[in-house]
Formats: sequence, C-alpha cells, structure tokens
Amino acid sequence: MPASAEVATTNDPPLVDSYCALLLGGELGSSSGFVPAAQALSAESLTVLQRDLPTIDLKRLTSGDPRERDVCADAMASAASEWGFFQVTNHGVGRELLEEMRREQAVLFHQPFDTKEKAGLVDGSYRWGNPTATSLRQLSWSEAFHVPLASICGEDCVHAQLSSLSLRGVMQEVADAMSRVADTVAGTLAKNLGHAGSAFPAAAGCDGTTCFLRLNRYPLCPFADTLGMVPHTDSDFLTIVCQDQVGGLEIMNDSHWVAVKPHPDALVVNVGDLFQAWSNNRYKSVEHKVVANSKAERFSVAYFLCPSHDSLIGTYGKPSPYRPFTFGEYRRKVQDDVRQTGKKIGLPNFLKCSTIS
Ligand SMILES: O=C(O)CCC(=O)C(=O)O
Ligand SMILES: [Fe+2]
Repeated sequence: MPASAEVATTNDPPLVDSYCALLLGGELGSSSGFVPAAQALSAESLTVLQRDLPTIDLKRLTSGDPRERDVCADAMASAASEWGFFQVTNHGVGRELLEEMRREQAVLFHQPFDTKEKAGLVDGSYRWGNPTATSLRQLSWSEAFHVPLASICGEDCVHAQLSSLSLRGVMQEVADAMSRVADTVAGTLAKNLGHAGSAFPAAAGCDGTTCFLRLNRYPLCPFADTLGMVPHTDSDFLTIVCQDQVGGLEIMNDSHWVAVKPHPDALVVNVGDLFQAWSNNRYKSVEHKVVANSKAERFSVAYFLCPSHDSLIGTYGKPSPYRPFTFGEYRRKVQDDVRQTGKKIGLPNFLKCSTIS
C-alpha cells in the first residue's frame, strides 16, 4: 500500500482496501491483453473543458416586467435543453444555512465508520464506494446518507448517536428551502412546454414526502485519476445541488467533460431522467461525475425531486417515445440492471421502439 494511503482515517469507509484489491486485480484491455487498472482508467478520461455553465438569476422570474420573466424562463428552458445543467442565483436558500449544513455534515461523517454503517441515519440510508465494483471505473471514492424527506423528522430517525437534533433541524430547513427552488424551476420548465405550470411538480406526483436529501462526502484520495462518483444520470425529475468550494463536479457536454467551477452564491440544477421522459426529450438528463481530490475532502448536498412510487410518468405532449411507466418500476429496473451488469441503462429500457437487445 502506498505511504500516501495513510491519509485515510479510521472514520473513512474502507475505500483504500477496495482500491488496492481492484488495482492488484488489474483489468483486461479489450484488444491488447492485460492493462494495469490505473492505466486503463486514465486512458478513458477525456479532456476536461472549462466552459461557463449558464447562470439563471431566479429574481428575474418575479420581475414586474413580463418580458423579463419570459426572457428568464426561455433562458432556463434553453439551458435545460442544451446542457441539462445550469446554475441558479438569488435562489432563496440562505448562505448561512448552507454553511451550517456543511458543518453538520462534517460532524456526521467524521464519526467512526462502524457507527455510520451500523446506525445509518435512517435505516438503509448510508452507502459508500461501490462494494460490488469489479473495476476502478466503478469505484466511487465517496460516502453518503440518502434520506427520504418523510424520515428526517419522523420516528424512524431514531439513531440518536448520529441524528442529533441540530442535524435534523438543519436538514429539514435545507430540504424545505431547496424544495421551493425545485418547485419554481420545475414549474417554470413545465410551463415553458405549454403545461399549466403552477400544477407541476405536484401534478406529477411529487410532494414533501416523496423527495430525498442526499448528504455526500468525498474523502481525500491519494490515488490519481480516481472518481469520487462514477458517471451517472439522476433517476428523478430535477436535482438541486449545493457543492462546497473544493470543486470536482464535471458534466458531459458536446462529448466533453466540462468542470463546474464552484460559485459561492449559486446552486447547481440538473434535469433528471423523469423530466427528460416527461418533456419528450426536450430537456436532457446528462451524465455527470465527481473527480476525487488529493488535497481536500469535499462535501455536497443534493435534493432529488421525486414522485411517489406509484406515480405514472407520462408526457406533456403526444406521441411520447417512451411507454408509460411508474417511478417504482423505473427504480426497480435501474437497480436490477446495476446489480446484474454493474451499469444503469435507464430511459432506453422504456423506449417504445427499443434498440436494447
Ligand atoms: O457532489 C456533487 O457535486 C454531485 C452529486 C451527485 O451527482 C449526486 O448525488 O447524484
Ligand atoms: Fe447525480
């Protein structure tokens, strides 16, 4: 094990062990025989571009001038179509609240690994790395608590050791504030397609009990070219992310990875698979990933706008390229694919004219 691996603390999940096992295992190159795992990983990474993500000032949506409101809504819809990602400013989530969230996350994640793993925060909410990874490409150098909003202050959040009252209070406040942002953005995007905006996302089956808050931590990583989170799309309508100032989030745009430079006053918004389906592919759910960092640990908090499991994901207009499916069906298919093949297929599974064999 390299000396630098000693930066791992006993509070970190066993990421170094996972990494070493995969590294020693190596990987088979597709045509030229054996390729050491680290080399295989870096050969895959494409050039990272520095491009400015569109920034939408949400204050303009409430301007007294209807033209300004329309210009803002159009800019948001263009960003959702062309990038699938944008940043929002004047979003109403207080900077102090977000700083408090980060402090609470540090306290929570710096607890011993055993405590986090055994207690969860809510049952089954803790996850780390990818214990079933068979290659370095599948290893996520991170840990997270993925918490249903219904549970934050519910009775099943009983693990006193982890769920301090202050943590639960801050999580609830962040969830409430981010849900207002999600409703505004989703309503604006839906209206831009011709839907009666005020009824969305409630009309799509989303409410305060169906969404999730995910607390992410990316520990220091001593190995070059490691991913903090592997490339993925989100299986929701919309995601609102607050990242700290460390950086590492990259999104796919025009066949290149684009680094999302942290902006102290902005939240990152991305379209999820369900909105892509609902919008008949007008809005794009694009791949994104997080690159691990060797100098600083990184925290982020993500709010996932999800409907109830039995909600039917239809479309705003017809015909849709997708057959109707429920959110529960979608999640089950994603989980089955990941379990069986190590990879999410997602929306292509639900195309009416499937090209998946
Ligand atoms: O940490 C980030 O910036 C992104 C997190 C993310 O993509 C996720 O939790 O799905
Ligand atoms: Fe994501």
